[in-house]
This record gives sequence, structure tokens and C-alpha cells, in this order.
Amino acid sequence: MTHFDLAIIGSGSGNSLPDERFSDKKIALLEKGTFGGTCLNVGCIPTKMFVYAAEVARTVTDTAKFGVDAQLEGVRWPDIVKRVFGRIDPISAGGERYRAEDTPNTTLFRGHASFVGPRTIDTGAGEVITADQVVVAAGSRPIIPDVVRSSGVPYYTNDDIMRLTELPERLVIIGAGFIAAEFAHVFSALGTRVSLISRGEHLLRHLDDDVARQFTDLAVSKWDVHRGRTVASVRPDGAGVAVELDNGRVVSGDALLVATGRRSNGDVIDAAAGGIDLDQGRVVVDEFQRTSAEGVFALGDVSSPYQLKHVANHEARVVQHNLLRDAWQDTSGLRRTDHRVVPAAVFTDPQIAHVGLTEREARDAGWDVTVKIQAYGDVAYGWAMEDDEGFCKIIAERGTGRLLGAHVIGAQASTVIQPLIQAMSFDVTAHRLARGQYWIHPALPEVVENALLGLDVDDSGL
Ligand SMILES: Cc1cc2nc3c(=O)[nH]c(=O)nc-3n(C[C@H](O)[C@H](O)[C@H](O)COP(=O)(O)OP(=O)(O)OC[C@H]3O[C@@H](n4cnc5c(N)ncnc54)[C@H](O)[C@@H]3O)c2cc1C
Ligand SMILES: NC(=O)c1ccc[n+]([C@@H]2O[C@H](COP(=O)([O-])OP(=O)(O)OC[C@H]3O[C@@H](n4cnc5c(N)ncnc54)[C@H](O)[C@@H]3O)[C@@H](O)[C@H]2O)c1
Repeated sequence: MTHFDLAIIGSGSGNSLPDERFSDKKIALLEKGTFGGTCLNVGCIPTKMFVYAAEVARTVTDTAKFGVDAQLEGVRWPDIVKRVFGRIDPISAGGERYRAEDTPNTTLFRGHASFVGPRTIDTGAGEVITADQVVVAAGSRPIIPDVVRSSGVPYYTNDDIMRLTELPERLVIIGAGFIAAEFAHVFSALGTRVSLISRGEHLLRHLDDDVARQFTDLAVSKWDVHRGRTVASVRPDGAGVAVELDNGRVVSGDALLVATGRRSNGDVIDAAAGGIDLDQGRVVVDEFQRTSAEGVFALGDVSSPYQLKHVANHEARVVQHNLLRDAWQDTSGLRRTDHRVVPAAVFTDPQIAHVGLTEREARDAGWDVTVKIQAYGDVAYGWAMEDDEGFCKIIAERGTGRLLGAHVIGAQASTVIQPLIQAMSFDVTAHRLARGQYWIHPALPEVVENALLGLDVDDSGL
């Protein structure tokens, strides 16, 4: 049985742990799937490359009101796929080669790893290993509802939908969360007729009510949206699929995308044998990313309530530091994860970004809130764009101006929101944020400045 200083399960965020500071350690890296994990291969990066292509197509089809006549002559889907994965696959292969061949202190095991004892792992590659320290970075996987799985009908998830050989004429999407919203945008902008089945009345319903309502209204005008409906059955329909809803309606498509959430892989590593506690399948960690098993840390989707790459990256930096401290009981030198202000963005049409509490959450928590919704169209750049969709909504404590939540829907929302994330992270109050700096005129972030100035908060004296 080979013994290692450090064993890492998962080559997504886990692969970023061993840097030059670990060069004197003997490391095992265990990966059962495509090297590089979700974000690189089937998540953030390829989806945003498709989103960018979709935005280019949308721009071309929406020009006339600006006095520019253009026409979308066609979409070469196979070329889009080739471009995306022609850039991504070599990165994955290069990363794998680097770890397998060019990093002398690292051994790459290609197999499904599972615990057989405390810090003892069956690599799934014909060998059992032990390690002084272990990091579980095994990520998450798509949840497939029974009604789909048991139907035997072929379906896609984010794992394979981006590798379709042709653009489907009609795509049915089950789910109304992040993945559904992003792929509905991608496929519809590229020419597919998208049908979307949502359990709730509103799409993206975990977002602030005003944002979810606005997004739903826009989605209904673009896509064939079935709201407040569950799936009764799924069956083949010629070469495609027919999804019957609980009201008897049948939604047909050439392909079916299932986007109904993702589940931690904590339940498929025999965590109990390793002494690792789970809560509803997710690995339990404390603020130092320590699991219940001494010497075993976890990070990312396998343990985090936030299934976001920037959160996994932050947790990886914490784990990296804590591994190098080589302490367990004495936590004085260990770093803690900071989940106070976690933002997220949905790269759909229009973009959506949020941070902190929704208005409802803030009111339910008993805050005396002041709320301002500032339309994109009412600031100079949004007006130039003739934008009548976007807005920035800020929720703050009345009087003190403490920022509680911010929600942006509209062009470049994921970028526009950043000053608000910064202010919340560094405890800058609303008026101080608005008046303690210049805002470039007439740039889009003026929508944030104006929203801040519309709040009922004390003047900071600036
Ligand atoms: C379609 C999509 C789009 C997304 N877009 C964004 C975005 O725009 N922004 C954002 O912040 N987040 C986004 N995310 C979320 C983000 O991708 C994840 O939060 C992040 O990749 C999680 O990283 P991780 O290291 O925890 O897991 P992963 O990157 O999934 O790595 C886990 C690795 O462990 C391997 N593994 C699992 N079990 C075992 C085992 N038993 N033995 C060996 N290996 C194992 C897996 O094969 C995988 O390679 C997106 C996710 C999806 C699905
Ligand atoms: N831009 C980003 O940061 C980004 C993009 C994609 C994914 N992600 C991450 O990946 C995670 C997973 O994405 P997702 O869209 O699959 O999950 P999600 O949690 O965002 O949405 C799941 C959707 O499926 C619905 N649903 C759940 N079970 C269902 C069922 N049995 N039948 C019908 N509908 C059902 C839910 O009501 C919800 O609308 C996200 O939560 C997010 O953290 C992030």
C-alpha cells in the first residue's frame, strides 16, 4: 500500500491546490472523469463561450432601431462547438499531462476513488493508498428526476448538450434555474425554438421577486414557457421526445435538456468508511474546511451550499493555507472561509447578478429597509441603448445605509454589480459608496450610483 503526504480527490478546484509550496510533498491526485472538472469542461467556461456566441447573434438581429441594418445569415453550430472545445479540450489534456508526466512528486490515479478506512482510499485504479492529509474536492452531478430517468428516453444535461452534432430545431428544457436560463438563451439566440417547463410560476424564483418577475415576463415573450407545471410523463416522439405535463399538455422537441439542480458527490465516495460526516449527501465542513475526519478537508460543490466556482476557488485557497500549516486541533494558525458576501450571476438574456439578501429575506429578517429600483433606461448609457428591460435594485438599512442586498438585471449585470459587492465586503455604506468616489459619466455603473442616491439613508458628509 503506497503512502502519500497528501491525497486529493477531484481534479477540478482540487488541481489548483498543489503549487510550488507543495513541491516537497508526495501527492496523489485522483480523478474518475475528464481532467479539470466541471467549470473547465462542462460548466462555467464552455457555457460562457456559447453565451458569447449567442450574444453576437442577438446583437446582429437587433440592430434596426439604431439605424444599422444587419441580418443573421446563419449559425454554423458545428463550428461553434469546434471552436469551444477546440480551445478547451487541449487545456484539459495539457493539465492532465502536466500532472501525470511533468510533476515528479504527483501520481495521477484514473478511477473512481472511495474511502475504505480513515485516510485510506481505494483509488478505483487497482490500488489502495493511504495519506497523512486528504482533500475531498469531488464536486457535484446533475439530478435527474425519476420521471425522466425511468422513461428510458434519451436526455441531455450540461455534460453533453454542448457537444450536440447539430443545432436542434426544438429543445425542451425541464427546470427553471441557472442552467435552464443560460441554455434557453444560448439555443434560442442561435435559432432553436425553446420550450421551458417550470415548476414555479416564476423562473429563477430563488432570486429577488422583482428580478424573477421581470425575467419571467421577458422569457415568456421569447420562449414557449410552461409555468407552474410538473412533468407527468416523458416518451419518445419520432426521433425526438414528448413531455406530458400535469395538465395534459404535451410539449415536443428534438432534444430534451434536464436542468433540475445538482447534487454533491459526497454520497458516492463511501464517506462513512473514512469517518466523514454527511448532511443530506453533502460533506460537512467547519469554517476551516475541516471534515469530521482528522486530516481530511473538503471544498467546493461536494461540501459547499454555494455551487459556484468563485466560492470553490476561495475555499481552495483556505484549504491550501491550512494544509501547509499542518495543524488540526490547534486552529490558531488556520484560515477561515468567508461566506458573508457571496455574489452570483446568471449569464442569460438579459444578464442577472445578485449579492446579499432579497427584499423579502431582508424584511423577514426584521430589517427596517429602504429599497430603490433604478431603471437602466433612466441613466445616460442605458438611455443611449434604449434599454427598457434592465434595472438595479438595492436594499439597505434605512438611516444607516448599511447595504443588505443588490440585484441587477440588464446588460453586463455581472460587471455592473461589482462596486456593490465590494462595498458590502468592506462595509462601505450606501451614501459613502455613492459620493466617496467618481462614477465615470456616462457609463453604465451610473445606474448603481443613482440607485444608491435614491435610498432613504443618512448623508455620509461626503
Ligand atoms: C453548466 C454549468 C455552468 C456553470 N457556470 C458557472 C459560472 O458561470 N460561474 C460560477 O461561479 N459557477 C458556475 N458553475 C458552477 C461551477 O462549475 C462549480 O461550482 C465548480 O466547478 C465546482 O468545482 P469543484 O472543484 O467543487 O468540482 P468539480 O470541478 O466538479 O471537480 C470535481 C472532480 O472530481 C471528480 N470526482 C468526483 N467523484 C470522484 C471520485 N469518487 N473519484 C475520483 N474523482 C472524482 C469529478 O470527475 C470532477 O472532475 C456552473 C456549473 C454548471 C454545471
Ligand atoms: N452562472 C452561474 O454561476 C451558474 C450557471 C449554471 C449553473 N450554476 C450552478 O449550478 C447549479 C445547478 O444549476 P441548475 O440550474 O441545475 O440548478 P438550480 O438549483 O439553479 O435550478 C434547478 C431548477 O430545477 C427545478 N426542479 C428541481 N427539481 C425538479 C423536478 N423534479 N422537476 C421539475 N423541475 C425541477 C427547480 O425548481 C429549479 O427551477 C446552480 O445552483 C448554480 O449554483 C451556476
